[in-house]
Amino acid sequence: MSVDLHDPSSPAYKKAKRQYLNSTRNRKNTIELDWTPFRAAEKRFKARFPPPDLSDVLDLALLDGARTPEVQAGVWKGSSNALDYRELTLRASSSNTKAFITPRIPGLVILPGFLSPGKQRELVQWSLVDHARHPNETNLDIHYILPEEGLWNVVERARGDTSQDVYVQPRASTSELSATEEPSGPRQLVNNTPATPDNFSALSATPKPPSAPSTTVPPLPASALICKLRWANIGWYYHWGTKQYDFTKGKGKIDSVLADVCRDAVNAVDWDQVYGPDDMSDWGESGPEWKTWSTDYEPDAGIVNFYQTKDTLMAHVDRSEVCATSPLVSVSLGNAAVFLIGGLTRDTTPVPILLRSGDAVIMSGPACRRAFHGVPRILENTLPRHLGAESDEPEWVPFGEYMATTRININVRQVFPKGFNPVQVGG
Ligand SMILES: O=C(O)CCC(=O)C(=O)O
Ligand SMILES: [Fe+2]
Repeated sequence: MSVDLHDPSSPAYKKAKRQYLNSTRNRKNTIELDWTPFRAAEKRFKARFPPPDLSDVLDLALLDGARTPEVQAGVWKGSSNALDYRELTLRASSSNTKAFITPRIPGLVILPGFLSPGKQRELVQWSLVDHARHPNETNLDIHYILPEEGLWNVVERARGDTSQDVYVQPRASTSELSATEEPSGPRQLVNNTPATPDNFSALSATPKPPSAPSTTVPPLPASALICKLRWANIGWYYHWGTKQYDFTKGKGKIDSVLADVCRDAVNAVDWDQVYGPDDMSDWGESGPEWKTWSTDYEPDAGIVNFYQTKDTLMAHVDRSEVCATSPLVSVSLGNAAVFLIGGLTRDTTPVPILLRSGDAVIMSGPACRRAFHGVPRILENTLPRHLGAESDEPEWVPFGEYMATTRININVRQVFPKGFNPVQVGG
């Protein structure tokens, strides 16, 4: 379908154009004047018709000949010189990893193709089979009583035998009075106070009541509910209502498979080259922490995001972490996406970057960790072959089918700065 949408003579293009003209007939053109530069960029990449032009989107996969088939198989393509960037010399010279920085966003490091196809498969499987299940919280736990063995595992069992598909029941009975209902759609925007070591005790003490389960969601077969999986929590529990971590629930385990990927990414980078002598960043009291990241970086929280091709993630800043500077490692799997990253407000025009399966991004330092960013577009039909259902390995087929319309992002943070003891401060 998206192939046709790039061809103005195709029936699909003409149909999309008619639908677009109908739906925008009464729209005022003046709205655009109110948009911040970030909002304008989001609108541009979200547009279904005409499909957005990606010629100013940085697409570093184009520098790697080995990825040409992957790029050509999907119709979406950015440009390798859309932005001023510099390649770093890496510390771990054994791998074929490359890393790039751009003066536009100090502290941002892009590692295109950081994960091998095998590692990508392993992380997709880990996300669905091992991670998106009890005791890790998912978006579905708020409203549904999920099977103990994990939703994906029930769906997989029912594939060969539909009698094994179970109806998952809502948490609230439909007769209960509706409390505050969570609106549908992607993640909600809550304006939260940025966490700091000084306000840690006060933020920890704010009540974090559980979200009210919806009283209107119907029971659904596991096989239908799996399409509504949007996120699964990693490590320290995150309370979406207040956008703060809930330390009273203790620390969830962070799997070594994932922690190792994050440490490898952070350790591959020679941070001296990222924060050279010209670094103007305000590192606060703790000073230039990057000097010790290779030994003391410790991922302890995060989220696995599951995007279906029409999902978006609005501009936001991840500011719930007490440590506002340590590296946040973000890994992309499956369909590609346009990632936008700008500055400390939405008034900075963001830089668009095309993230493909296997790419890793590190957001680090005071400027980048507090920069607005978001994902306005998942680029449909960009699943690389090695993740597709046309696989020689029958065990991969269910994953390949799910991934056909999915992008997974694993987003890992370090909540506390080095030497900060939450128990002492909080207790
Ligand atoms: O999906 C992505 O690439 C970014 C996700 C993100 O920004 C987040 O989870 O906070
Ligand atoms: Fe984020």
